[in-house]
Order: sequence, then structure tokens, then C-alpha cells
Amino acid sequence: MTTRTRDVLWSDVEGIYDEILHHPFVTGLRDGSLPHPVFRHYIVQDALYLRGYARSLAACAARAPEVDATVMFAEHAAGAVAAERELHAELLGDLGVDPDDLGAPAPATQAYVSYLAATVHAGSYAEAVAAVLPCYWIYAKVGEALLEAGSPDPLYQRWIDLYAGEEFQAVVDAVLDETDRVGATVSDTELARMREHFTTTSRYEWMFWDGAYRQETWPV
Ligand SMILES: Cc1ncc(CO)c(N)n1
Ligand SMILES: Cc1ncsc1CCO
Repeated sequence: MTTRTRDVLWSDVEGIYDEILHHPFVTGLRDGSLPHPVFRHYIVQDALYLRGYARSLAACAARAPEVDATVMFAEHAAGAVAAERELHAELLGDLGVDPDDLGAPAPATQAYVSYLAATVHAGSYAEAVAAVLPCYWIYAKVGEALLEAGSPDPLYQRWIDLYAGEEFQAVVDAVLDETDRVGATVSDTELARMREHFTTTSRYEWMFWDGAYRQETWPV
């Protein structure tokens, strides 16, 4: 019985995931104590993030050796833009933000999107898959964890329902299957690179929430 690549990757980031679950942004979604201006900063940055993320998924689609994976990542690229348009237009409206005027990416957004773009273009296909995976997987896990209790704030509950929903969970399962498939074919060196990328973008997931919580802007 060989170890699945997903389990190797996850064992590296258990500590990071634990920090995410206990971050005041995430606990604030759960208990409703997160101030709306903080959530607004997050949703605006996430809209900018998803546009960049969609481009990285399209690069995964282009590089996939099997046509099924090309179709999958291309669908997800379109899905990320659709999610940004639907959910964000809705939430941004409720939060009083014009979706056509989001402003500039904050430091964490810029850093995360740039790292993804660099990795999906300069690394191997396996490295690209490892880099994009935390975005899917950590959100599915956080959504699932938050769904247990639910949020007293309907705005936050809508967010939880999106990521805890069966549709998103099925999307994530398909990418995890692809991760195991490609992971079974790589050398030790390439697996080590996959682990580095997976850990780095998992850290960016924490930093994205933390930057939003602090409503971080460029210091100079
Ligand atoms: C930062 C970030 N990571 C993951 C997701 C999941 O789509 C998202 N919307 N934003
Ligand atoms: C929103 C989103 N996040 C990762 S993939 C995706 C689109 C799934 O269709």
C-alpha cells in the first residue's frame, strides 16, 4: 500500500491548517464577531485574487498531459471567474462596493497571485498542481469545519454555504484524485518540489486571511 500524495502534502501543513482554523478572521466568521469592514476588505481582495487564480488554473489546463485534466482545470478556471462574478457581485453589493472599481491588490494578494503565476509557468505540471491545490482544499476544509455550527451572520453563512456545498466539495475531490495520479509518477526531487509549493501556498492562504483581518495596505 503506497502513500497517497495528498496525505504526504497534508501532513506537511497540518500546523498551518490549525493556525487558519484558529485565526480570528475564521473564528469571527463562525461566531459572527468579524466586523463587516474587515469582511469587505477580504471580499474585494478575493475578487482580485480569483481573477489571478483563474489564470493559473488555465495554465494548469494548458499543461496537463491528459485531456481529461485539461477539461477539468479549464472548467475550474471558468468556475473561479463565475464564482467571483456571482458571489462577489452579490456580497460586494451588500457591502456597498462597486465590483467595477475594486482598486489595487493588497500585498498578500499580489504575493500569492504572483507566486502561483511563476510556479505554474516555470515549474513542471506536477508542481503546478501542488501550487494551486491549497486554494481548493483548505477552503473546502474550512467550509466543512464552519458548517458544523453555522454563523449567526447571514452574510457569513452564505460564504460558508458556498465552500461547504457539495458542488465545491466534488470539485476538490476531482483535483485531489488528479494530485494522487500525477504524484504517483514523480521522482523524489519533484515530490520535494511539490511539497515546497504546497506548503508555500498554504502559508499564503493563512497570510491572505491575516492581511484581510488587519485590512493590510502597502506600507509605502
Ligand atoms: C484566497 C482564496 N483561497 C481559496 C479560495 C477558494 O476559491 C478563494 N476564493 N480565495
Ligand atoms: C471558486 C473556486 N476555487 C477554486 S476552484 C473554483 C471554481 C470551481 O468551479
